[in-house]
Amino acid sequence: MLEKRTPISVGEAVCNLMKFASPGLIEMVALELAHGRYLSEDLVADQDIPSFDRSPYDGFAIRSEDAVQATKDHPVTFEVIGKIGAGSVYSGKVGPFQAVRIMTGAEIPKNCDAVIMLELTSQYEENGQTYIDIKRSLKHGANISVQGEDARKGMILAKRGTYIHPGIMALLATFGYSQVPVARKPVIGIIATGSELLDVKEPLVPGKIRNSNTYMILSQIQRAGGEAKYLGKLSDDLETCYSAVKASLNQVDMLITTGGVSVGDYDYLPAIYEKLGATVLFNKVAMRPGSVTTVAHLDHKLLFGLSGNPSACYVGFELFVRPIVRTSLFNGKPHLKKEKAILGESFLKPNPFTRFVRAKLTYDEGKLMVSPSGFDKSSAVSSLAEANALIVLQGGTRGYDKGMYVDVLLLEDHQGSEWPW
Ligand SMILES: Nc1nc2c(c(=O)[nH]1)N[C@H]1C(S)=C(S)[C@@H](COP(=O)(O)OP(=O)(O)OC[C@H]3O[C@@H](n4cnc5c(N)ncnc54)[C@H](O)[C@@H]3O)O[C@H]1N2
Ligand code: MOO
Repeated sequence: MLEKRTPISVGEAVCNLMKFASPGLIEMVALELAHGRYLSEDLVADQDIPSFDRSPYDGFAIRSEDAVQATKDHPVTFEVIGKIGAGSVYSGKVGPFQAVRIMTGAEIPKNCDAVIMLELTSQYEENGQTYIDIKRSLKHGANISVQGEDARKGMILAKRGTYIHPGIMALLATFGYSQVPVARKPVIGIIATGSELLDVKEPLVPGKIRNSNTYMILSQIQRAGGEAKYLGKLSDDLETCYSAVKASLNQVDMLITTGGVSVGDYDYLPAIYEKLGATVLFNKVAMRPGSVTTVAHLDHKLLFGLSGNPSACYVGFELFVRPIVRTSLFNGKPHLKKEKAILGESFLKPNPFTRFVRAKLTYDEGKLMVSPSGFDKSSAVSSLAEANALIVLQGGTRGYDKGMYVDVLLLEDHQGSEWPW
């Protein structure tokens, strides 16, 4: 007699699973290779930015008190006593009615407290000496980028777990991180099961299909921030699959298999878990696609049994594998980010289980719009091409009309969300 599986809610499944989520290890990477990684420490300013008062303009540094009387009709004349470019420091003393030619980014000379832009002065030479006329008064501090105006020493500029994007790269470089402390990528093995599977380069023959899940998951792992390890594809044979799964566990932090988790005669994953002595956390979730998603653990290593059906496999990864990966990358918001969007077309199918519709999210005149991205079946691959979101339709509902607000989960967002959504 076949074992009857009892579906649990997505929320319950996530909660059971997240008990096994833990932060991972740390490593150092060269700054040039840090893009796309996750910070393993808070990024704290160890100095003020800028670290000295500097000029935001090409012009002349002066003492503002000398220009108090300057007007269009009564310009005040300054003697130009020197010149400084960015990177240089003016070491001389600037006296009354003296000015120093200064370039953008150069440090303000000690006695000066204002800068006048080059184009607001008139310059002339007399007996080999350069003079400028200033026709307006300047306030103390005028046109000076003051030390610490951008960031103050001690400020936290990015939290541990932050995704390293170009802006973070700029800050890391600013604070001198030639080596960056990042979360080590968890190594995730992928095994595809199914006697019908061909390698990508093989020609199609009757009854066979190409193994697309492996490459889809590989890319999902990379998008989540992990390191994918391709462990091949296997025919539906219990002993072969058991040996491969067992052997792979020494090489990876977690393992994903696809296919073989349902109730078919060749669905061997449940038997493999039993033979390994793994504890099954759940093997039926009240969701569609991906109801057969199974998760087990063995010695605190997670084994994800994702569906063979591509869309079901895709959704299973995003809901269950992603938060585990992101937690290991120190991300405090490891789940897909949730938003509300307006449904661009009606979706009238009944939803006995919570449905995650692969969807395309767009902005239309400032409004967030969402529509299914194509054929909605768990076996579909075509709808994945344009999917950048999942529409969430709660179980026990039906009939979502165009124009209604629906929940959407963002697939390409680096920030993520806390649980519960
Ligand atoms: N009697 C029942 N049959 C099925 C049930 C059920 O409850 N009772 N559940 C159905 C649901 S829902 C799903 S989803 C699938 C899940 O099946 P498996 O996860 O065990 O996957 P397979 O049977 O191995 O394959 C399903 C489908 O996917 C194709 N496939 C498999 N691997 C790949 C791959 N690497 N790349 C691309 N496509 C792949 C495979 O050829 C099948 O067409 O079970 C239902 N059946
Ligand atoms: O797991 Mo299936 O995808 O519910 O159709």
